[in-house]
Amino acid sequence: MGGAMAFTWRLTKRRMAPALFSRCHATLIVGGSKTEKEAATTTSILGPDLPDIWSPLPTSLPRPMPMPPVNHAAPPTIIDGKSIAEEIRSEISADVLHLKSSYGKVPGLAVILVGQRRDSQSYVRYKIKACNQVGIRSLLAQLPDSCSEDEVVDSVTRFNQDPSVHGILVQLPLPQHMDEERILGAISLQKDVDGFHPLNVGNLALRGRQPLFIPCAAKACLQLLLRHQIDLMGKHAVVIGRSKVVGLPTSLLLQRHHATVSIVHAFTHRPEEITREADIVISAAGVANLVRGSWLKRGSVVIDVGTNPIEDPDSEHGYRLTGDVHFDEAVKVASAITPVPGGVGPVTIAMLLSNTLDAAKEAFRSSV
Ligand SMILES: Nc1nc2c(c(=O)[nH]1)N[C@@H](CN(C=O)c1ccc(C(=O)N[C@@H](CCC(=O)O)C(=O)O)cc1)CN2
Repeated sequence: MGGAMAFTWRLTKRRMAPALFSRCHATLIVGGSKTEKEAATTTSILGPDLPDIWSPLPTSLPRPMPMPPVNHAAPPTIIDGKSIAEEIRSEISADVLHLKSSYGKVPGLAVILVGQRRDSQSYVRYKIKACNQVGIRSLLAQLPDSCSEDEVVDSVTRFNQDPSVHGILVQLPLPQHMDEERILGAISLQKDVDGFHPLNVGNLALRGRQPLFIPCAAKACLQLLLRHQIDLMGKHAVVIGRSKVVGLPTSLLLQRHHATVSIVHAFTHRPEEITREADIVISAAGVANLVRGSWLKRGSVVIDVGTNPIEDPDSEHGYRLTGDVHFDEAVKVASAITPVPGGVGPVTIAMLLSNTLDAAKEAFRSSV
C-alpha cells in the first residue's frame, strides 16, 4: 500500500446524495424525557481530560494505569463501544434524575438538521433516541436543503434564547451553499455541546485555556482508551485525518494527555510508514479499509472512527458500514481494536449527552 492511496482518499469516498425539499420551512419536534432510574450519583465520566501542564503530572491527579506489556500470544481486545456507551448512559440517567429532583428541571438538547441526507437523518434519530433513554428533553428543527443560511442562523438564535435548551447542535455536513463557520459561530458558547465554536476549538488548542466543550468524537476516542486503562503519556499516537469534527480535536486532546502526536492526512507522503511507528492509531479518514494490517506495529491500539457505507447486495439496504481500518487484517496485529459498527459511534453519542448534561448543570447552577 503506497503513498498514492493517501492522495486519493477524498476522491474515493462515497457520499449519499442529498435530496431537495420543495418548500422552505422549519419543523419543530419536541421529544419528552422517558427513562428515569435509580438514585442519583455524580460520577465523573471524563477522566483526567485536561491536565494542562507540561511537567510530569502531580501524583494527586488521577492517572490511567500504564499500558501493560503486550502479550503477542494473547487474542486482541475488541473494544466494545456499545457496552461502554450503555455504561455512560446509565451514569448520565442517574445525574439527570438528580438534577430533576434538585432543580425541578431536566437538560434540553436542540438539534438542527438541514436537508435530507440519509446518514445525517439516521445520526439525528440516534441522538434523539439516546436523549429519550437518559431523560434529556430533545427538540428537532428540520429545514430543507433549499433554505437560506439566514434561516439556519435564525433557528440557532431562537434556541440560544430558549432557557429550556441547554445544548444546541447543527448536524454536519451542511448543504454546500452555506457558510458553516458563520452558522457554528452563531451558537451560544455556553450551549455549544458539539464544541465546534471557534472559541471552544481555540481554547482546546491553547495551553492554559479550557474549552467549555470538547467535540464528541474526540472525547469518545479518549473515553475508549481511558476506560481500557491505556496510558497515553509519552506514547506515539498517529491520527489519520484532520477534520474539525474528529481529526483536529482528537489530536489536540491527545496532546493534552501528553501523547506525542503525528497527523497523517491526504497529502502525507508514505502514511503507512508513519502509522507503523504508532503505539496508538486513531483513524478518521473516511475511506473504507484504508489502514491495512501492514500499516500497523504489532501490539498497537487501533481506534477506528470511520463509518463508510460500502455496497453489499446481500444486506437489507444494499450497503453496509465499514471502518477506515481493514478489520480482519488489523485484528491479527493490534493488541486492542474498535469494531465498526459498535465502536466509537455509540460512545460519540454518549459524549453528546454528557456535554448536554454539563451545559445544563452549569445553567442550573448559575440560575440559583
Ligand atoms: N454536528 C455534528 N455532525 C456530525 C458529527 C458530530 O459529532 N456532530 N459526527 C458525524 C456523524 N455522527 C454524529 O453526528 C455519528 C456517526 C456515527 C455514529 C454511530 O453511532 N455509528 C454506528 C453505526 C451507525 C449505523 O449503523 O447506522 C457505529 O459506529 O456503531 C454516531 C454519530 C458527522 N456529523
